[in-house]
Amino acid sequence: MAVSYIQYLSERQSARHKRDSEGEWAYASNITEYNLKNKVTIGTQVADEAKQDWLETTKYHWKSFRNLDLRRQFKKYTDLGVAALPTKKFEKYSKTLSEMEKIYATAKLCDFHNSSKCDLYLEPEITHILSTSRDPDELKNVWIEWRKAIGPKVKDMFETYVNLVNEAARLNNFTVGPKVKDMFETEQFHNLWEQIKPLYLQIHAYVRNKLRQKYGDIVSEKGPIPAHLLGNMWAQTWSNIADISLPYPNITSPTVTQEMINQGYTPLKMFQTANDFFVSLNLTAMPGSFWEKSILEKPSDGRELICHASAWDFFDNDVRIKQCTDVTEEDLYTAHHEMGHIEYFLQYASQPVAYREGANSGFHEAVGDVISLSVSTPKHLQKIGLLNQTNLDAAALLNNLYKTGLDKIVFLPFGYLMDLWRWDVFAGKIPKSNWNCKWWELRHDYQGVEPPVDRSEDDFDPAAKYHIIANVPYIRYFVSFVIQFQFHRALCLKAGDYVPDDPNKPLHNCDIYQSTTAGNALGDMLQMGSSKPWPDAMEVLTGQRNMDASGLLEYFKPLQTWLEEENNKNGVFIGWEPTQRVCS
Ligand SMILES: C=C(C[SeH])C(=O)N1CCC[C@H]1C(=O)O
Ligand SMILES: [Zn+2]
Repeated sequence: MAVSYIQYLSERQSARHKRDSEGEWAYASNITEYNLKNKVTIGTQVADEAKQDWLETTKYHWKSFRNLDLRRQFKKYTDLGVAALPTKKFEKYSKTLSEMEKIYATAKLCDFHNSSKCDLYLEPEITHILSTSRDPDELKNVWIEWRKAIGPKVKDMFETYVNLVNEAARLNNFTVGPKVKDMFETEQFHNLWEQIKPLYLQIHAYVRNKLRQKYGDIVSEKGPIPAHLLGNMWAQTWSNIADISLPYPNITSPTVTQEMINQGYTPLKMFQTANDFFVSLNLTAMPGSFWEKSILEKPSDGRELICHASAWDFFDNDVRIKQCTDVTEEDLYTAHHEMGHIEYFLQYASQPVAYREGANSGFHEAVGDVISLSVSTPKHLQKIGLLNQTNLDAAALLNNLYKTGLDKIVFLPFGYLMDLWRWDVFAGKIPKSNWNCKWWELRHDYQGVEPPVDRSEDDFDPAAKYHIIANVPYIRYFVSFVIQFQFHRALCLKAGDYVPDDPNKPLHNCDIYQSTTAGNALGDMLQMGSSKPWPDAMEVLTGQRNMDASGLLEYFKPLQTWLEEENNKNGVFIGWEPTQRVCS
């Protein structure tokens, strides 16, 4: 009875998921009024059908089932999420979210050097300016104008969205909106951050000193770093300013981006390169549908679309990526990141529908990044012809490790504070009247960055980040940036390209390319989907049952030693004093 019911439910859920995904895809890949209405109509119908099924599902006393697997599947279906909202309120939720995404996706800025040219989108134009401009006035202008174009317009909509998400949470018997339902205890995050913070303080101090040398007094000696100078719209990763801060600046070789351009790389070739890596591990190649239906570069037909990179599982072996890919090293790693999602979809495709998801959401974000940890090594880049540097000596390796640290170490406080802010907003601990200044308090306390100009509650700077206006949880990335090093270490041991305490086989120079031993071990974990609690999945690959920072700290140990010596030698102030900026 219950077994046949869950089979029936899985089939209905699978058909609903496919219909809903098609509606979402049509809107995300072409923002028109018709596609918006179509998306909301389908989404509301799907939510109503899910509510109907939920009423039937909750009639089963699944909590008393002896069959643990059956109990686990039933449990997955008892949380309706926002579909728990009454039809009209769900419709309001869907429209509000779609409208915020449209404002974000269609925002355009005027060129700092040509005020009549006002067709600069976030991707690729504004992103390119943030990563390549070294003009602090231009960077400040773009930073301010982007926030002006989004925040004030969506602030009230965001309030509507928060209230509806909280109402849905109560209907699902949660106290407030999206709590992390991935079996994490939030104090785990605090403990992980405390372990990593000393390393972050070192790289933060080093970078501030380098920026001060380049830009002078607009970068204070002991204060937070102005956020517009860090190579990224949200200051979440700083590898775009590696060139002005490398430990050994005299080791010059064309950047990977320049090599890609010189060699005529296209977005398609970038994804073929990623596909080749997965296939080399004996994992599954992208199916025909992927190459037919994905959107791998920004369409040139004038349509407006949501450019933020995403991976989609329509079931029935129909998997797609939508990415407005730029020919850059950063986007090459994003291509691997997104293909990691697709590979996970393919690996757990034979699981029951309830288990066709990551062991936890951090796992899903980690797969592609684990591959990028191999791809980004100098020896791999040389192997695929994107680094023609002959000497891969210790200095070159340290430069590369530093650049990786500007992404991975730097990201962690941002990856943590995003949901610290959001969870407190949902819990009502941060009232709307304090949304923006609390955001900057967290940005100061965790990241040691500050805005380039004073801010106020007339601004709404969190909305400058896609995930806030698109209801995408973020702690998943913090988890991913920790566990990907545990996965990488386990895979490198299996591949034999890392030997603990062997200076010739350090973890940060490991490349698992073509290791079917490593690939099979990774596949074994991915095939589990969420059929077991995530510690079981982690144990299958790493032998560990907990998230811990030991992999990350071991990977960056040579960099931490160098930074401590360098900062000490230069008498650099570690940490940051209170900001002089005002938020009122
Ligand atoms: C690439 C994606 C799509 Se899942 C993404 O949103 N990421 C990847 C790293 C962190 C986060 C971001 O861009 O903020
Ligand atoms: Zn992702």
